[in-house]
Amino acid sequence: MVAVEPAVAVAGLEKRFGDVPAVKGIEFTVAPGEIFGFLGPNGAGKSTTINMLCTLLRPSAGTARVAGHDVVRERDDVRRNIGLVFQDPTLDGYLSGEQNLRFHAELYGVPRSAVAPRMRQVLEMVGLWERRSDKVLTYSGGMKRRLEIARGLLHSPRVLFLDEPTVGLDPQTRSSIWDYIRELRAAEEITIFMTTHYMQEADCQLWHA
Ligand SMILES: Nc1ncnc2c1ncn2[C@@H]1O[C@H](COP(=O)(O)OP(=O)(O)OP(=O)(O)O)[C@@H](O)[C@H]1O
Repeated sequence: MVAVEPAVAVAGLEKRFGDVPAVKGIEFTVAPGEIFGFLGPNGAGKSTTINMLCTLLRPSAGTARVAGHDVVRERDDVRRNIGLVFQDPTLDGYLSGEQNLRFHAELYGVPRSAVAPRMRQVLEMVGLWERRSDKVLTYSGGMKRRLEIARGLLHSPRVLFLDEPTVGLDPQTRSSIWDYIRELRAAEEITIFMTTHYMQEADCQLWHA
């Protein structure tokens, strides 16, 4: 039997900022299709780790492979295969939901003929298809987060990184975001790597930094 390559494989991964050891030699693997919750107290190095996995920060030591590619030597391959939903919103409020997604599709070079059907699919998945023509500044906090998730999925990534996907949302909206995340995994065979403080809700494999 051929061994399945992990979606994320980290070995001896370290990051120092001057004298500050932000990440101290961590190891873990995430299997394809898994929902992986990355936990730790404030300052434990979660954001630094996620930034290294997304190729935004270069590790000081160790290795990390994402979707089968090395985060340092095969940076572009990693980038093509991942979606990002970070805490700081990066949507343009003066554009509609649909326009925000179109802009992202161009950035990622999604083939023109694939954009419209894929956009409909991801907007329906997060329940925003009916609101697609409204400006994002008229959306609620939960709707904005759902639009960010839809955008992170638009280019069909193999691994989706979510940094605190439900922070600042009310319990009902949090629970509906978890429903979307679980549905997503079933529908897209995607691997989900997330940081969260809500471990009871997350219902996933957990790893403590
Ligand atoms: N650019 C940087 N320069 C210097 N030190 C940094 C930098 N980024 C992070 N650190 C330090 O690295 C350590 C880990 O920070 P990091 O943001 O990764 O933690 P975290 O687990 O994500 O925390 P939180 O839950 O508060 O977001 C902290 O001591 C932080 O001060």
